[in-house]
Amino acid sequence: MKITIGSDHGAVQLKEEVKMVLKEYGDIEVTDVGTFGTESVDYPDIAEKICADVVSGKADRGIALCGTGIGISIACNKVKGIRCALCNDVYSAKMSRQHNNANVLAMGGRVVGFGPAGEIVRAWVEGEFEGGRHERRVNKIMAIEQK
Ligand SMILES: O=C[C@H](O)[C@H](O)[C@H](O)COP(=O)(O)O
Repeated sequence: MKITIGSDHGAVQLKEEVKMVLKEYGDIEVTDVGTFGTESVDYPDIAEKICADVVSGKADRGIALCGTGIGISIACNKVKGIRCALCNDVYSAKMSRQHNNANVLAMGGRVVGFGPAGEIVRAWVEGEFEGGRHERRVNKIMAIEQK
């Protein structure tokens, strides 16, 4: 699996923790689109880079981080083809894959601790879309983009 990850200055440390968790799998190719320091940056710019990789197929999925996860998830969900789920708990992360086929995971570096974040990432990486009635609903979500 290929995952593009990015954060604003509010989640740079969390980004490094998440990358370590992804590395444990051994077969996940990670692209980090920044930011790489503590200097203030604007999360919509990071969201665009992550989502460009996902919609182009360069990445299978994306992980988007900011201080709360809220701003970057809002920005990601403006991009056609993106279903970004803000998950600061394991259950939501699991459901975002099983029911919503979320292709981008968002978390907040000022909200979630490193330990729980690792569990959230594992649940999301390993979660599989169930299809069935959920496919019908996801298709309806995507149809909204065409209106
Ligand atoms: O939803 C937005 C994110 O939480 C940002 O990380 C946050 O707004 C950045 O705030 P500041 O510029 O005060 O660090």
